[in-house]
Amino acid sequence: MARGNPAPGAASDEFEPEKKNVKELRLLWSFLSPYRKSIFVALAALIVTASSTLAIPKAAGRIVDVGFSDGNLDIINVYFLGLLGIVFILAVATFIRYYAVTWLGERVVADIRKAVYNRVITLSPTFFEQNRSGDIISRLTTDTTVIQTVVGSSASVALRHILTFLGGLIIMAMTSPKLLSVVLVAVPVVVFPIIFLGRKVKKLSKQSQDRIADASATANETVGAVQTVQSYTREHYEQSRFADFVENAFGVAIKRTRVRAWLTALVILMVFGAVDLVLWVGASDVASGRMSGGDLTAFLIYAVLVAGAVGALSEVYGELQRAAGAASRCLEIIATEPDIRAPEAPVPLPNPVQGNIDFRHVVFAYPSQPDIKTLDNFSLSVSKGETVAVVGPSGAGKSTVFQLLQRFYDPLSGEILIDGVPLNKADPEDVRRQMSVVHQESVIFAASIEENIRYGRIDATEEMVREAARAAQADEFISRLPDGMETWLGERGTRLSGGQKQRIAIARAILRDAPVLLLDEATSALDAESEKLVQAALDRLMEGRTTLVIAHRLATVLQADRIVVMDKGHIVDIGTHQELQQKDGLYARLAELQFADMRETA
Ligand SMILES: Nc1ncnc2c1ncn2[C@@H]1O[C@H](COP(=O)(O)OP(=O)(O)OP(=O)(O)O)[C@@H](O)[C@H]1O
Repeated sequence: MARGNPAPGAASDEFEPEKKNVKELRLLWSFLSPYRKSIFVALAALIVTASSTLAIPKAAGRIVDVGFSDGNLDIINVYFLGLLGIVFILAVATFIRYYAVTWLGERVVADIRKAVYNRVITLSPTFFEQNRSGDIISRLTTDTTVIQTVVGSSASVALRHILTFLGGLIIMAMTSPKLLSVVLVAVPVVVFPIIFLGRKVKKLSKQSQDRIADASATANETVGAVQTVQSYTREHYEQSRFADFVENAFGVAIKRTRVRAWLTALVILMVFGAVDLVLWVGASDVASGRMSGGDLTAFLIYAVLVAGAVGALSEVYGELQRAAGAASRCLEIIATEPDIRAPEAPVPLPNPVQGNIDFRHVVFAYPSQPDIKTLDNFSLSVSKGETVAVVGPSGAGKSTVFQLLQRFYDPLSGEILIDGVPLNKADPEDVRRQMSVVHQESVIFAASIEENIRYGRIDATEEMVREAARAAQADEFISRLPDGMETWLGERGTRLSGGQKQRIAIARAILRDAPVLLLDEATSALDAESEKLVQAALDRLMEGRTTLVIAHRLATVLQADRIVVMDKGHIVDIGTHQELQQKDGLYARLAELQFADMRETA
């Protein structure tokens, strides 16, 4: 099958977070809103911590003015005890705030991960042609982690600093309006560069995430096909390709870091410069008796708190923006509707389904190549229980017929019916439930043999799984494995031979027990013994089912009730092996080439 190969970062570049800001917030809110109680607890704790923090300088100022000047030990004791009380409240509230906020972050991200995965797993093949799997996975991992940081910490840090900032300003105004006016002149000077550089950080963060996604997508692909890479001795090529991606990511990350470093340095310079100015003016006021030493002390601590809050806000601002980008990437997946959906009122398939299949004048082009008609006026009726072998040169459209029958795509025109019900009127799940598919490359999951077979039918009893393995001629080799059915198969079943994998896949299809069987015969040659076992397993699988088989073996075409010969999306001939062989057309030529075992058997 042809695969799209989008340019690096292409998939995610389409979605500019700037334009989706409002939606992004809505997305997060829809995930936060079920946890209103926790939000309330976190907010309450946050307000308590901010107020206690703000009370400390005031108390310190009072100690300076009252305690020191009178030299009264009792007053000192009361104030310090009071201070201890405030610190205690601060500690308890901080505990609650930290716990509640982190819990929220973890909870929301768990929910977002599930929502993204739940959507991804239902999307149509077109989506996966347009988005690389590495990019999709990075939304599940990297992007959700960024969101977690924000919900589970940055947002509360930001809120805490905003409260400190506002509360601090109010108390400062009450303490010394003159000194505050000095501070206020400094604020815009501090804030504008923050906003400007903050925007730049956001843009670079998005780019940086995309570049990392490029690198991991490449690694994902090549590690998955490491043997092919090594067979073609392309290690150096892949190394340098990967290095390019990584260096690219590094370059963008460093650019981002540079801007952030500027941002932080600028904030420090502005804020502490302003504090210095305030101290200067304040010290003159105390010296001339216009202000008490305690008030200046308190004011200064507030100024430091407010300055710290502004500085921290600028740090967090970048993070919030990064999360906005991440949220939009997650939202984008959650909002993607599968191309293939059940109609509002799906027509139920008969119960039980007989397995009559009808292709009527089907015209189809893949969405990525709308001008090329992969199937052109394709008509074929297959009756219940019939075995039809489909043969044709590579690219004739054989696999496409299977794709359409499982309704992974809809035809441009014409229709496909199962037991008289048009596929697009039925629920795709209902349609697919009637089919067992055995792929050319057996799909083996990193799980036990038992679980791999059970994938065909999750609720099967142990006995049913064993029976399916027996019917698929797999029981013997399984019993020879050290852990039998419980044997753990590595990723992609690398521990099994080709024939063994095929028999596991066949056992899975047998267990599924669907009325329609779609079989894409493996082209890879097996040794005679395995071939015999696989054939016996297939015979058992085809029994009593409507079978469409993309045939690569002579035994299969000989057994088929009819052979459909396809070329360039058309049916060019239909008949039995003998009939077609005599015509000396495309089939005879194909048979000569494809069925290597022909001369020996026929
Ligand atoms: N997802 C896709 N997007 C775009 N074009 C595709 C896609 N899958 C297949 N095609 C194209 O459609 C045509 C038919 O492909 P199909 O896989 O059905 O052929 P086939 O007869 O099964 O070939 P083979 O025996 O090599 O598997 C080919 O030209 C192929 O390049």
